[in-house]
Amino acid sequence: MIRLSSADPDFAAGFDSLVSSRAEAGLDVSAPVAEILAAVRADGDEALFRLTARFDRVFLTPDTVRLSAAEIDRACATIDPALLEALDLAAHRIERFHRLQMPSDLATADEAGLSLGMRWTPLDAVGLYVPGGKAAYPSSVLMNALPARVAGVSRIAMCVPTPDGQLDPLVLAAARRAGVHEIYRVGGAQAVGALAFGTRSIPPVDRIVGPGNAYVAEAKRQVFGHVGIDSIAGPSEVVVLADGINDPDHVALDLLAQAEHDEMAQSILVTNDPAFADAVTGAVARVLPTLPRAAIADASWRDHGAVIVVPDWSAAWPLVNRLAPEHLQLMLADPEPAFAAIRHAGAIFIGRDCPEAIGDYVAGPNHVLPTSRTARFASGLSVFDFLKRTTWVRTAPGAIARVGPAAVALATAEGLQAHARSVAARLGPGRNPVTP
Ligand SMILES: NC(=O)c1ccc[n+]([C@@H]2O[C@H](COP(=O)([O-])OP(=O)(O)OC[C@H]3O[C@@H](n4cnc5c(N)ncnc54)[C@H](O)[C@@H]3O)[C@@H](O)[C@H]2O)c1
Ligand SMILES: N[C@H](CO)Cc1c[nH]c[nH+]1
Ligand SMILES: [Zn+2]
Repeated sequence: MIRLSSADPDFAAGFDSLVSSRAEAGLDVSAPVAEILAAVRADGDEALFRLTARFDRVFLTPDTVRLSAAEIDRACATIDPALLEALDLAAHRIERFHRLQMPSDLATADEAGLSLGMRWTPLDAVGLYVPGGKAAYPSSVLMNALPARVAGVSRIAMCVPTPDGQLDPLVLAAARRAGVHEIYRVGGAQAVGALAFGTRSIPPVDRIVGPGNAYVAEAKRQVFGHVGIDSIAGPSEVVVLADGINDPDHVALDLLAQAEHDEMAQSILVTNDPAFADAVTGAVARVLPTLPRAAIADASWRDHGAVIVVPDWSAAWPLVNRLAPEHLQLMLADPEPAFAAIRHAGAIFIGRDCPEAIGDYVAGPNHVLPTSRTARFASGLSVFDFLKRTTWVRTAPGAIARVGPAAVALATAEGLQAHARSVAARLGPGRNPVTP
């Protein structure tokens, strides 16, 4: 963990290196991923099953690659009803929030006699990648599938790896609750390839969404263009802005909630109170060893954690805007100036009792958010990832005569005579300025 004070003369250099360390790090797996994708594209199921046997130690056939309704029933029956209730509460809240995001079509008629509009339609088929290599994420199933369902996607296919045949039943319950239509027990780059190119067992989709490890992220990058993808989610991040009135243990837990995700996760405290900074770092040291994922959280806090002391809050806003964190917590007596001034963050949590973890599960907005400073230009997953826009134009009789001559002039200036004549031909006798 590094500690910086914005009053120090070498602060700018220390902060710059904190910002630049967020550029996407990690393994270059482009060559093996290209090989996997080429194999799946050429050999379909045969390559998909061979690679699944190699990486997940699961031996599939066309009859077993897709989970049957009976298998899903059996798995769901093993789940504690209280847990199913929690899942249902989360699903209900996430679904309700995403319903509110649904945009309206636009239609207008102008003075020239043209009607203009834009309509939203859902994608036909989407593929959800649900990670399953090292941990299970039922909450991510809800966050990926519910916006697709709310948007009206007709076919939602999900791929999840089952290393050594293991699959968390709650992942299946979440998929069922969220309205996933097909579940395939395959993962990694080979699953992304199957969704993108299609195999005999897995029909292709139009867009692939969902987080995953370096192989999954690289595969999504490489199939982009053939299919659409959402953003590439990197390691988790949180910036907590907290004044000295907060409970240091609460802030320590908020920092560690991010750190326990991944050795590469980043948790940053920004405070105006040096004594509070000491109290939080002490609390982190005390709480950390009590966590089951202490080794991961410790590596994250040690290598990527930071505490920044600012002389006054207004000095913090530009720093946070440069960090553009995935998550931002505002634990301040008056959070409004920060809320107004900080524009680059994937999701903002306002209040002393509004931890980011509430947003991971039950608040309602999506937890798939831009990381690695991409909140400068990107947004979290939403219904918009599953919708597309089509604009339309309708001309009333005579309308083309009002705007057509300008189109003819511009087309002629561009040297595109067929364009000019296609408009001019409709302008009527005596109003056709283009000589055939
Ligand atoms: N941002 C979010 O919302 C969010 C949510 C959940 C998880 N995540 C992240 O997703 C990631 C999940 O990673 P994971 O590994 O647990 O599961 P994963 O499902 O992404 O990856 C497992 C697959 O990786 C492939 N693989 C593993 N080693 C390979 C190798 N050497 N060569 C080729 N392929 C190989 C295998 O096919 C395996 O099935 C984590 O980094 C986690 O933090 C992010
Ligand atoms: N915080 C993660 C996204 O950065 C999402 C998640 C899933 N489960 C718990 N948390
Ligand atoms: Zn989380």
